[in-house]
Amino acid sequence: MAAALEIDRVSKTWGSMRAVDNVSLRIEPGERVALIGASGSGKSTLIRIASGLALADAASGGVRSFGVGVQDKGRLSSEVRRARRQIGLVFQQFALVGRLSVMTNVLVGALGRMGRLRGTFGLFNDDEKRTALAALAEVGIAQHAAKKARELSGGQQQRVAIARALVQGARLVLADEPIASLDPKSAKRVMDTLVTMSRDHGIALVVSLHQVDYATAYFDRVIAMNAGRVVFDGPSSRITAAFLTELYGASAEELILPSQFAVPAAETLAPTSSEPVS
Ligand SMILES: Nc1ncnc2c1ncn2[C@@H]1O[C@H](COP(=O)(O)OP(=O)(O)OP(=O)(O)O)[C@@H](O)[C@H]1O
Repeated sequence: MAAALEIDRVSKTWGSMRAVDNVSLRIEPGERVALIGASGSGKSTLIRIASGLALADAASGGVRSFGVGVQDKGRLSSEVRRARRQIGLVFQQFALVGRLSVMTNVLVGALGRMGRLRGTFGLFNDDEKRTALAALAEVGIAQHAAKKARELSGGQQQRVAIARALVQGARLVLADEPIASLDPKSAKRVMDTLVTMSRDHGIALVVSLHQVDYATAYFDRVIAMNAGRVVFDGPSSRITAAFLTELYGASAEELILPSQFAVPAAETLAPTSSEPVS
């Protein structure tokens, strides 16, 4: 079976700076992976390359998602639109249209499947509206559907972005530091929502995180980056404070919270839903 994400010998250079340095990795369908690393280690750049938002260097190999090309040798693939349709994105800065309703922001996820005319005028049909409401209910904010997106808290806005990925019918969600701007309670709620979404719908999930304690609490597999390279790819059980210090030296401090991996794990996950929304 084709990988949810296959990155093959990808590098990205800005001037003399190698932001991503010959990275190869494979994420299986339905797999959940944390991408950790100190600030500037290349996590965001790798996620942007994986989704086709940034081009890798011409000397790179390629990126494919479920067998569909995203980019190859520093050029977007001719099938990138099809690849993007199955990749949902969640960013640190929410990336919603604040003046539009929560419902409309979620319906944006359906645009990729709509004809040009209906899409241009935002003429969503009843089926699409029902799907959007079901997705909002699933992430626990259906009661806010009519509010403007900017009226929601950061954590709620992040859950709107997750609902949008559900409506999109994403098979792979890439979340770039989705909890970096949130207080601990909202951060935990967003992580619960992401993991529940992935588990209930079989969606592969890659989440970049500064906070290693969240990585070990929520993920079985961790990929660690340092200076653009993958320095570890393996079970999260190996990620201890001592191991991080071995990997990162003094900059490990940035990744280790005083809580020392104390985030409560699976038993506090949100209740599961057996009803796929798309
Ligand atoms: N558009 C850009 N132009 C020039 N340099 C860039 C650009 N984007 C990123 N970089 C550099 O590439 C390196 C990797 O940055 P990147 O944002 O991918 O790291 P990160 O691990 O996501 O960091 P953070 O956790 O702070 O978001 C950094 O040194 C950064 O300054």
